[in-house]
Amino acid sequence: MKPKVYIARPISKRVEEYIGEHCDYKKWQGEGSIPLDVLMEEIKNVEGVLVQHAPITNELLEQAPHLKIVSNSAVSYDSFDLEAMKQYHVLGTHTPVVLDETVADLAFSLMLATARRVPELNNFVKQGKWDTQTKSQQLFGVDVHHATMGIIGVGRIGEKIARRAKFGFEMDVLYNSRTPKLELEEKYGIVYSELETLLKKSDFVVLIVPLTPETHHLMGEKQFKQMKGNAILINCARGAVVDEEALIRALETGEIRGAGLDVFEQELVSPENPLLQMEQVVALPHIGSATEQTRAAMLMQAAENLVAVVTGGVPQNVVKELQGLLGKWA
Ligand SMILES: NC(=O)C1=CN([C@@H]2O[C@H](COP(=O)(O)OP(=O)(O)OC[C@H]3O[C@@H](n4cnc5c(N)ncnc54)[C@H](O)[C@@H]3O)[C@@H](O)[C@H]2O)C=CC1
Ligand SMILES: O=C(O)C(=O)CO
Repeated sequence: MKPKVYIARPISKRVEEYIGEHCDYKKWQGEGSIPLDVLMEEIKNVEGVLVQHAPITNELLEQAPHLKIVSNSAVSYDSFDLEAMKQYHVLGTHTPVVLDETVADLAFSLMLATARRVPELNNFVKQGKWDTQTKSQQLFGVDVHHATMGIIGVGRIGEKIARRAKFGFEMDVLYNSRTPKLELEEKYGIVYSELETLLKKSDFVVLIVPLTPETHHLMGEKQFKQMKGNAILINCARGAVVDEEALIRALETGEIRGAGLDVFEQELVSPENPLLQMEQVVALPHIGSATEQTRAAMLMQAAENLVAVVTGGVPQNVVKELQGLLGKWA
């Protein structure tokens, strides 16, 4: 008999066929994200579940006595209650590496769009406002090339951003991380910097850290005051790495020039959020990894992790905090 699994998000035919070869599966067929009560009901009798960002809580795990693996089709896993997963011996896997280049591209899309005011000026032209009265200064942005970038969190994706910044845009790159990364300094000529110095010197501050208790509201009122008045904040990490109230104040008072945001403290972001009313903010609906190629690769990686565990194999991408459980299932 094949092991039972549940697929809690839409998948391609190819991934579905792959899972079907190895597992007896059921899948979420509704629109949008799966409601949590449905997920809870569906995983009561399965050994594995494939999700994207669904919160994996103690309450949910309590209801799923046969569950061995939660395979997240995402690199981050701030949605996992890691302690509960340890307690219930449930492995958690994620999809690192395959999305690095795509997310780095998006960081640059946001930088360029914010610095050169692309969405704002696109609307300007389409709304017929470009006329003989338009003064060229009205359309000015700021340069990205040769500017100083400060990256907070130089991991897998941060490294790709640094490479683009150094070799593509010839920027000076400062970085902050918990420990200096000498190998990357040598490879890319990037320079370690204390957070305060990085904020004081950077024209673009790029956030690409995981959301943890330590990084929650890493950027708050004090940090915005330390940034240059002409600086732009790019957040491709998680909304809650930024204190959004403080960001709104910093933008309203002109403490910083603008922000390019792929993520928000509350997602889906409310249309009432003041950030969405600001011309100097470029806002995206959490699309860091959302290209056809990358999402296909992430889903296949997530499917492989799922199948590996429920068929007694070794999954490639167990999150580091849960690797101690590997002996139990794999
Ligand atoms: N917007 C989007 O769609 C996406 C967002 N992300 C976000 O990007 C994050 C990073 O992804 P990866 O590069 O794959 O992770 P990673 O684990 O390879 O890198 C994270 C880096 O942040 C550093 N870090 C952790 N805490 C820190 C702190 N307090 N101060 C400074 N540095 C700290 C770590 O040492 C590590 O070098 C993910 O956790 C996720 O939240 C990732 C993919 C897509
Ligand atoms: O992988 C992640 O963490 C995302 O945010 C979506 O790709």
